[in-house]
Amino acid sequence: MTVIAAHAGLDDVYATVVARNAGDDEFHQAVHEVLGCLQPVLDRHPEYVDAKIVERLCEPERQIVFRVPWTDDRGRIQVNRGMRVEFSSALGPYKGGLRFHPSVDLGILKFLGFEQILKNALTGLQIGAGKGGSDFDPKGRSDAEVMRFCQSFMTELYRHLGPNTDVPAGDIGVGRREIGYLFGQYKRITNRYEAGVLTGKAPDRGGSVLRTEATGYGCAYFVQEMLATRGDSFDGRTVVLSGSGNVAIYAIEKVHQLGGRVVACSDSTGYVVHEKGIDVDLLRQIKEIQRGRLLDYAERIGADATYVADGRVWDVPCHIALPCATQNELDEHDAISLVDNGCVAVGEGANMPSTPGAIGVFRAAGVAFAPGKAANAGGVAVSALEMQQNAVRDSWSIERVDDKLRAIMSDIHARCYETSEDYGEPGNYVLGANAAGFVTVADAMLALGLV
Ligand SMILES: NC(=O)c1ccc[n+]([C@@H]2O[C@H](COP(=O)([O-])OP(=O)(O)OC[C@H]3O[C@@H](n4cnc5c(N)ncnc54)[C@H](O)[C@@H]3O)[C@@H](O)[C@H]2O)c1
Repeated sequence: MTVIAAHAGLDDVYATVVARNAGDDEFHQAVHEVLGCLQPVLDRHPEYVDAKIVERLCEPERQIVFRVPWTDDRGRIQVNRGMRVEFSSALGPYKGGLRFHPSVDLGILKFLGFEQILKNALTGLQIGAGKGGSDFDPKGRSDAEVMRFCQSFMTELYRHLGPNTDVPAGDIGVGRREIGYLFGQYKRITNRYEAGVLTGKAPDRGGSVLRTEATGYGCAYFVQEMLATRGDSFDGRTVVLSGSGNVAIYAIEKVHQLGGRVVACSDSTGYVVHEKGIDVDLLRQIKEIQRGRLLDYAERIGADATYVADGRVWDVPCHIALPCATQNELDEHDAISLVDNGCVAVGEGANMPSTPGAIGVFRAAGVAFAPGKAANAGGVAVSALEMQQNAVRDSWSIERVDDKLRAIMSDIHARCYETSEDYGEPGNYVLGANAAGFVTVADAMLALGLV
């Protein structure tokens, strides 16, 4: 049987993705990276080629686009666009966050949903993949406006959700407050208290302890494992990270617990350097409670902290870098600056924060590099643990969830490392994560037949 010849070839699959999704640059980038790792996997598994697994994986199962009308505090009508890309349900209900940010469009959500397929597969838990959100900008909006927006958003989206169908969580611009409003409206419309329909809820209202911390903590755990393969650790090391949101704050907290010192972090307006180590309690208060800026942090610290407007946080010398803000925020130039300043390890807390050029620089310089789909999987993993707790109406202790999170991150690290070895490139975590995640989903798709 001429299985390989019958296959269009990965280049042709990629060309189809580009043609079908014109202008969706981030989606093209994410697909390109994954397909770039798959040839040796397909060589070993001609059955995947025959079943057109790659072609099927690159096309979302369903895409939902809807109007979100709402009224602002001055009584004016506003109209946003809501979206949900239900990418793959081969391993379980669609699972992935909601992002509220002006840059959100279908292309961004396809990239995030596609990454989510392999990430969720790596956790070893029964979760499919999706991603959603809106071009709504929560910045500067009152609580009441955010609530009205969330209620209108859910009034349309609820019909596509369910604890066994599609279970969103938070992402940029969507935290516990938004999840609370979204869940309240779902409950009201459906007349069902289905806690498992959303994750990231407050622990006293059906949420899991440590869900808020999970992505940042998990990223630090993964990097700790990666450093250990090189006889290194966080202990006494200088760390620089980007962002100062959910992922960044808890990555800082865990790095400090593991003996490292985070000396700089950023937001969309600039970065702050605090050589004694970022004061995570103050940062949390400014960002989570006051919803303020990093400039406020620098002003509160005084002479020990320096605020740099519009600069590149990657110019600050460090041993370990953790990009935790957004996609393509660390480019080739930044990577060169990091390497020149002695950086030896990079762990992606955000999704696809490093450009392909930057990853090339890291690989050439022998920097240990942990891609986001492996290093930031702790968030979705604890979301799946939240679903488990909701299913049996139970709440686990911090110790129990933390033990499970550590074990999951350690397993993901081991799977990525062993897979990279298996394919002859030990320590290439990009290859390891893509190949290991892909095989898990591909086997499930084969077992389920052509659906
Ligand atoms: N929240 C989760 O559980 C989770 C899980 C996995 C991955 N992620 C990814 O982590 C990243 C951050 O998500 P989050 O939940 O922390 O969001 P968040 O909204 O809490 O924080 C985002 C942070 O990034 C900063 N930022 C945005 N654009 C920036 C830019 N261009 N330069 C510098 N800083 C910038 C913002 O000021 C903010 O501090 C995203 O890529 C997200 O997809 C989040």
